[in-house]
Amino acid sequence: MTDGSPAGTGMAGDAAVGDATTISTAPATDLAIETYGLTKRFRSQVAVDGVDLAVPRGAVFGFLGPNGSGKTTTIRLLLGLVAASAGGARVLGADMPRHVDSVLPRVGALVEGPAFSPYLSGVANLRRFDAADRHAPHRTRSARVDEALDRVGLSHAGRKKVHAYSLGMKQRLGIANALLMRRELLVLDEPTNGLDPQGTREVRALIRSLADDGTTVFVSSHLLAEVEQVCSHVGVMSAGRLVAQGTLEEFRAAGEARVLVQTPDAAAARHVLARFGLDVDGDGGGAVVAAHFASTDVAPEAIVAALVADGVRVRGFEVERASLEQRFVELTGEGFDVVQ
Ligand SMILES: Nc1ncnc2c1ncn2[C@@H]1O[C@H](COP(=O)(O)OP(=O)(O)OP(=O)(O)O)[C@@H](O)[C@H]1O
Repeated sequence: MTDGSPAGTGMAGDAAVGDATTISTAPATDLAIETYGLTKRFRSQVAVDGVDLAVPRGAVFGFLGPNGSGKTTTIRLLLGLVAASAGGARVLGADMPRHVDSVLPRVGALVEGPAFSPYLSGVANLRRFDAADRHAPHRTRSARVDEALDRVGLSHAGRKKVHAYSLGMKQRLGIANALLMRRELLVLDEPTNGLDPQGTREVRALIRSLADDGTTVFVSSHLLAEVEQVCSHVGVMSAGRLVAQGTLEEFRAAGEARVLVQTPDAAAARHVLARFGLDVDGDGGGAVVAAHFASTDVAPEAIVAALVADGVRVRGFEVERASLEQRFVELTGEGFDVVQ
């Protein structure tokens, strides 16, 4: 349960709307991104509302939320592209935007796609971006550009003009641009938006390989499958608020669940389940007793042990968890695109 501290410990089982849970058991310095009460208002509209993010170093953090929930604005705040109305952010251990000059060279970002010149080749575009980076030595430019193209699997198309690139290739070129210099953190805003399934797969694979190299990746998405397939951690935004965050596993486990016990000793089983604070269905004498988890702190194995200890003959035992999609709907009140 949230302890009010952005670097707080423990994932809550009962992650509730408006009460974001925190994940990391690590000290604050092991967080790649940390925000506290981060808020952005545009006139009367609150786009980001008191967000406390905790992104551990090395994580692939899926920043999930329906359209308009405040993901892009949060990313812009993290990168110092807009100023916060209240609260603050630390990126790679330094306050933003105060330390923007020393932090940004360590961060690769893909936000709203870089403006590539369509009539220049991929290589020429990357050289131009690299030349604009005063931290990038001229001497090693060619090698850097070649390596970044290789990294995203575009070496073969480096000499092609960008207008001839597919959307997926453009997106990968954008990521190559973010990778020109060695980065500790990559921030990608909807990197698979508008891509066909093949382009989506390519970008996902790239994210995975970057993560394997130890780069922290913060990736926003409104696609559930995307997050499920590449992310180690999840944060869910809804109407400007961070309504939950945790590891993917914790996130799954925090959803609604129920146990089904198959037994000829229904009354005794009901009694044991009630002792665990579970909400037991009905009071009939059926062979299957169903009970809802009131708290995720209850371990299924402890229930089985207690049933057996009380002499209940357990013929079947099952824990049914809500799907990730149900969990998101629970949290945001909205459905998600589940395609791809
Ligand atoms: N510059 C701005 N001026 C006024 N309102 C803005 C501005 N930028 C964002 N907003 C509003 O803030 C809210 C959050 O927008 P944001 O783009 O951060 O959401 P998002 O989750 O990234 O959505 P999407 O997935 O559609 O990009 C929206 O209602 C949006 O209209």
